[in-house]
Amino acid sequence: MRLSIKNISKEYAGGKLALRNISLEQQNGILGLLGPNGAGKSSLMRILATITQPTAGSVHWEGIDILKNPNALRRVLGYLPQDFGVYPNLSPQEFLTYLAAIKGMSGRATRQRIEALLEEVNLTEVRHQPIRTFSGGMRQRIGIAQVLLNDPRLIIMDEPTVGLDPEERVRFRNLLSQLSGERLVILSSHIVSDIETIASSIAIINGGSLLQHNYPHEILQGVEGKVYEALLEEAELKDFASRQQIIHTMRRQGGWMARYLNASGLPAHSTETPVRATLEDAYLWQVSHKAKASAYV
Ligand SMILES: Nc1ncnc2c1ncn2[C@@H]1O[C@H](COP(=O)(O)OP(=O)(O)OP(=O)(O)O)[C@@H](O)[C@H]1O
Repeated sequence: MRLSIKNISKEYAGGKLALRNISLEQQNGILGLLGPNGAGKSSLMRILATITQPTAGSVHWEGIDILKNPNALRRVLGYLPQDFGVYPNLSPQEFLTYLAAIKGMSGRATRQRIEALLEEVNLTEVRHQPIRTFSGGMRQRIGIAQVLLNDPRLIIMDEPTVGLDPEERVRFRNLLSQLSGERLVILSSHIVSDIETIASSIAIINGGSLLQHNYPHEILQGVEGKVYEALLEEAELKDFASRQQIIHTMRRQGGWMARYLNASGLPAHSTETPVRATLEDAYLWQVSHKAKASAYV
């Protein structure tokens, strides 16, 4: 499987530039699209799912230009949009049977497939209940099941973990890990922990631009040895924050524990302690501080 995105830009009516000259290549595996709200993740995914066209650039799937020949990709695509709608009066079983029919699937094998999928997303017990009685997380699980109906080669899921509780998230991650193999899975999130354990590569997007596309360990390497914590007094915090790239702060008795990036080689505070860098540090470094930080790195 091979997806090749070249110089994609998207400008919406009204002049909003949602994507700026994005290029990336991806083969089998799980690509995590990471970026804050409004970064352009959905815009990129809608283009890849052939729902919208870019303003400029090209997308090739297995060497085929999907902007000119979208059906080649649609046949092997499973897509979960962010605003996935379900028919409230249908049960999960009826809904999946209906979608399968639309995709031209029927018969015993399809019934077995639906049964197995309902089991995978933990909806077997409620498979005959109307969807209108379901929580957001349960509806999202139906959305995940419908993506997998036709055993797709390219799976695109826009914020699939929204509404899932911690247990469901783990289950979903396990399901995805089992799925990969001869497939390309693209999923977006603004939550690092949803992606870091399963993604074979991560693309960080902000303001419509691709900041980085790399293996998780390579992204992590960018901040390794630069993350510290220090205990600050209340009165120090404002001045410290103006000088340092703070990742986050936590209240402590009599002050604040600040986690920050320091690439200067000089201690930024008398209580400075090095800590192990995480992918979240690297992500926050990229999306919120890179421009400022690059001035002294
Ligand atoms: N149909 C549209 N018309 C005009 N502007 C749009 C349209 N769709 C998205 N945008 C704008 O394009 C930018 C990128 O939006 P997009 O939905 O792709 O981001 P995102 O990273 O998916 O964010 P979120 O997680 O909040 O959905 C935003 O500023 C958004 O307001």
